[in-house]
Amino acid sequence: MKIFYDLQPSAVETAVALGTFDGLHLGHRAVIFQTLGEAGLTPTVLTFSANPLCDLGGSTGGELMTEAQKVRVLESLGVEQLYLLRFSSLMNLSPEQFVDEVLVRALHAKKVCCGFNYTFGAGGRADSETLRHLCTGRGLRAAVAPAVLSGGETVSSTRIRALVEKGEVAAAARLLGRPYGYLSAVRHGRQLGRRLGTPTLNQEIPKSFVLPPFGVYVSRVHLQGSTYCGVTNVGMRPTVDGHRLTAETWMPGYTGPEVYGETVQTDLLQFLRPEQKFADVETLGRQIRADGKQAEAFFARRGQ
Ligand SMILES: Cc1cc2nc3c(=O)[nH]c(=O)nc-3n(C[C@H](O)[C@H](O)[C@H](O)COP(=O)(O)O)c2cc1C
Ligand SMILES: Nc1ncnc2c1ncn2[C@@H]1O[C@H](COP(=O)(O)OP(=O)(O)OP(=O)(O)O)[C@@H](O)[C@H]1O
Repeated sequence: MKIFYDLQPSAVETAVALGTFDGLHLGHRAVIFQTLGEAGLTPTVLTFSANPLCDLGGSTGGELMTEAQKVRVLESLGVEQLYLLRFSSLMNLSPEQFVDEVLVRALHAKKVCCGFNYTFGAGGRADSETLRHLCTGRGLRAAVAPAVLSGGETVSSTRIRALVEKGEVAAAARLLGRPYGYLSAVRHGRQLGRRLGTPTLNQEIPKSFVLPPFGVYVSRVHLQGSTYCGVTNVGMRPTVDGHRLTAETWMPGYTGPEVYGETVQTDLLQFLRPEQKFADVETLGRQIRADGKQAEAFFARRGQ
């Protein structure tokens, strides 16, 4: 996938999907799918390198994916070009300027795709119907995806962030179309896990992320081309006086060499229990093994 960090003209004609796309959830996918399979048009996504709310001085309260994850998922969906722009570079354009200068002149768009609730142009004053009108007037096709719902409510990044914050990672996964997870380097720990017989992968959850409640989760680890059943503690490790938020994963069935420095994707599949302060590390060790058994039972039930 070709990535542009500014409005360099596209060398090819495009079908473009528009939006912030944090999480690339089911609603986002419906918009992006409209760019695929159009003869002579290259599937392209125009989005932002930081959430627009951050550029406006606010905060999303945490994001559902990093830029690196977004790139991986977009690539897997079949997107061939990605424009990752600063929101501040577009936010003062009028709706007409956005269509003429960005979509027509730079992106060579022939088809423009967005969702039913898309807004754009200075102050977010234009909506998907205005986009459709401006596009048709210029000979571009416009495709507006109807709302993708789950449980009768619109799927949105905001709704998914709230589920993750409540620890409802399984419900979040249903709306995301994949589990909530993080991609980050494996760091050295204090080797206590190894002494307890439960060596762990220590990872930091990216600082920009929305955080689930501290606790233990069934997880899935993508390591060296395979996936492993894991059990992950997200928290401060009160039993061993930890003072930094870490995510530590024990993979009960993993017998390969130690993993350090590698960048690993860990997905949280199901909340198991809150993090606790145990009387001693032996009791903690027994609990970690019990957590591991629960995780294996979960995987066996899911058939993987
Ligand atoms: C499945 C699992 C559950 C854990 N649960 C707790 C817990 O409830 N309380 C706690 O203080 N630490 C918990 N931990 C963290 C351990 O304290 C930590 O893995 C151990 O100290 C090893 O740290 P090290 O990797 O730095 O050697 C858990 C770790 C795992 C893998
Ligand atoms: N549930 C949905 N169904 C169809 N299209 C959607 C849905 N949610 C978002 N879209 C479309 O996807 C694109 C990206 O939207 P955006 O990133 O604002 O998503 P969002 O989930 O609504 O975010 P937030 O909750 O942070 O406002 C836009 O074109 C938007 O209209």
